Amino acid sequence: METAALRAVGLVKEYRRGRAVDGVDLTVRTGERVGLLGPNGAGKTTTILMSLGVVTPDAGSVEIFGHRLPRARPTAMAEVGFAAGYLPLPNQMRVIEYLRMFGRLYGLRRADDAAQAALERFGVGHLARALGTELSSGQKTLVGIVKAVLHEPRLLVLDEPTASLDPDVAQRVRTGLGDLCAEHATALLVTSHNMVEVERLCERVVFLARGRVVADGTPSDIAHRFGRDGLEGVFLHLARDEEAA
Ligand SMILES: Nc1ncnc2c1ncn2[C@@H]1O[C@H](COP(=O)(O)OP(=O)(O)OP(=O)(O)O)[C@@H](O)[C@H]1O
Repeated sequence: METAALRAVGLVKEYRRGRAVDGVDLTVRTGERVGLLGPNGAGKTTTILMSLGVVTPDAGSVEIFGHRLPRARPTAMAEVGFAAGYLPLPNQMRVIEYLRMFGRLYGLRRADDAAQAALERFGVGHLARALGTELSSGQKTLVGIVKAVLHEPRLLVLDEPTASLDPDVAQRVRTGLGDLCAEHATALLVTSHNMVEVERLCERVVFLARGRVVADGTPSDIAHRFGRDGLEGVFLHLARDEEAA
């Protein structure tokens, strides 16, 4: 079997108030760009956090480039970049210091150069000397994305990367991500509530609803299967199904 960037099989997570994830299989092939979609509370973040070994699954298995979690997590994570709006940045560090710290953790010899290049790629080179306290929420999001791509990971996992960004910046981030993935054949797993974004960035989408995979395919195949014009229509259909359940 081909070694996938991510292969999660039969993931289950039970919380006090119910089953957040209920037997999810999720594969991202090397160099493939996959969108993970679904209504609020569908289990996307929990699936991502289990895939990264941050949350321990009650059942199921995860491999990243063939490295099985949790045992091989340190080796696996060297290949992964992760960013999410909910990850905090230190207030009292300058952006360049923060990125340098991660660059060194990743063993980059020219951490500052890599950090500056990644900041420029996402249009925020001017923020290098800013303190965490001096950043807007959108700027913090951008620095988080820069941190995630610094070491040119082979798998990039982004949980709602453009949620706090204005439409112009969000578009630049999409372009930056698309270019980066194309240049380095980076695999991408991204959650978003922006269907246009997912249609532009992803070759394949996986829809979750109530902790289960309810559709998996190319955006156009899925739209066709549900008899809709695009992913937005599929999303609304699934979300309303959810409300009725
Ligand atoms: N740490 C936790 N403890 C208890 N319940 C949790 C925890 N994390 C998530 N849940 C519950 O698990 C379910 C799935 O949550 P999750 O955050 O994975 O959904 P999501 O699809 O990412 O939603 P959103 O689009 O709103 O971010 C929700 O019902 C949520 O209340």
